Amino acid sequence: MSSYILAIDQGTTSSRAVVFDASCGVIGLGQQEFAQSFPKSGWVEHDPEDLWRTVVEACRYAIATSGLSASDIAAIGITNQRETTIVWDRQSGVPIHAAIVWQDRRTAERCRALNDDGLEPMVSEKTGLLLDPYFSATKIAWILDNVEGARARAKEGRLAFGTVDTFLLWRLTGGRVHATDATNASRTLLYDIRKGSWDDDLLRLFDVPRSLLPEVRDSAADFGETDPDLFGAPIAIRGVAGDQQAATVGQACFEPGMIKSTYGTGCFAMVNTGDRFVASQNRLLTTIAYQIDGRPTYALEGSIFIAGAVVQWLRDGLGIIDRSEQSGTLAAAADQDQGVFFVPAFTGLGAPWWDPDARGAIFGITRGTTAREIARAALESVCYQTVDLIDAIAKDWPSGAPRSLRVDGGMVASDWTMQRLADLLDVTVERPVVMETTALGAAWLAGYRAGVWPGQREFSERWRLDTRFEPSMEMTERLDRVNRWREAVGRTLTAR
Ligand SMILES: Nc1ncnc2c1ncn2[C@@H]1O[C@H](COP(=O)(O)OP(=O)(O)O)[C@@H](O)[C@H]1O
Ligand SMILES: O=P(O)(O)OC[C@H](O)CO
Repeated sequence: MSSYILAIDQGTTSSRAVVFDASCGVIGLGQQEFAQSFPKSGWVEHDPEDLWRTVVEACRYAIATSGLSASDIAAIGITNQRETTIVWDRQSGVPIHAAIVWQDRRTAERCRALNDDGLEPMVSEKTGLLLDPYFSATKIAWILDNVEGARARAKEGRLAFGTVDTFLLWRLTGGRVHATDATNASRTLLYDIRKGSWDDDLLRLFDVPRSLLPEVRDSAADFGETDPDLFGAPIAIRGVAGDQQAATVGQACFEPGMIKSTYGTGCFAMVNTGDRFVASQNRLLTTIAYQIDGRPTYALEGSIFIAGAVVQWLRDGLGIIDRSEQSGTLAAAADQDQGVFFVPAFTGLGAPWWDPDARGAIFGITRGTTAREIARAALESVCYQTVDLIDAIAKDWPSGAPRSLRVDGGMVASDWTMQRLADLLDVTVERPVVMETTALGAAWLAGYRAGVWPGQREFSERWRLDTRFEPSMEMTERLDRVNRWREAVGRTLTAR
């Protein structure tokens, strides 16, 4: 049997498909961006048909550029933007509403009401999450309550819910498989991550009928095979994981205490906590990192909503750069002495603040402030937000602050940002050779399940360093800057 694996990485801004060979080398790559829709303040939607179309096109392109045909590929691994919610008609496979994206805040009021009723401790105890519009449950209920006739159709069992992995699985298998994996289930607010099952109390609380839900499988498991018409031959799907979890696997963070941080649209830091459910005292999330052979491995996660998205805003909103990579050049030319601080709370603030109503602000602008200082403050905001996450992780996790941080995601291409990150964190930042870490993690899950890729230890030994960024900022300067960042955040938070 061949050992080529096709990984599908359906992200927030683009769909990618990567063909890996047995030594984890990339031999084929396809990528397609798609439209983002912001219908109201704090709302973010995708067209599910765009997600589907771009995935299929990216896969076809990746297979073609690899020089292989579908029958040469041993298995597919799927990884996806998490929490994003799609509800579709089981008969036609057609979504009844746009995908409500993880960043979307339209259910903030509902979450606040549940919070005011004192329900967060119960919800956190079961799910490891918080009552925030980020997660899927209130998004599902919103669709059922706002699409005419949807509740009745749901009651009759005619509708299906899925996060993006589930929707893609449904489409790829021609409607034969309605399933997800434990990592994606763990982001819905409906799944008890200690018991490993959908929870009736939570289903009642969020008013979501059980008939909508997919079956939950391991992350390395059999998920059916693709419709032969799609790629010319059926391909078995053997791995599924949320993208942050897949990056944790792709960075080979298999040991408790190992930590990675991914910089895509948002930034997500995850520390492996082994078989322990560690309840955060610092408003981090407890989640499933991966589930193999029926055994969940847990993680603590810090989630921030805006990382690379701030660079997109410099490009598409302000128009001060044409391409993302110009942000680092601008920042490097900025006046170091201007104390400009940018809190990019475009869709509220995530960990550790969890303020869905906060909106972005830039502080310290003077007549001398130019696009350079704004770009610098934008890139630095991603570093400061990581400082807040790592501080919270260090308080929750017994071994304290990490000495090094493995990074990945589109934004880590920026050397300027990575050096600044090392400086402001006072931690060594390690960027791997394989930057397609998320896809690699999904590929490993599928390849391992298919029996054509090695086990965890051998896979870990293949991790290779590209660049190490060593911290070089004086402690007094670092603490002063972090304090000023926190003042800026304090002025952005809404009083509740
Ligand atoms: N050289 C760069 N400097 C700064 N940001 C970058 C650079 N290259 C890409 N990015 C940012 O990385 C993000 C894309 O990363 P990716 O991991 O593909 O995200 P996602 O999975 O969320 O779609 C974009 O928001 C983009 O602005
Ligand atoms: O698509 P990304 O890489 O921005 O990741 C999105 C996260 O999965 C949201 O939880």
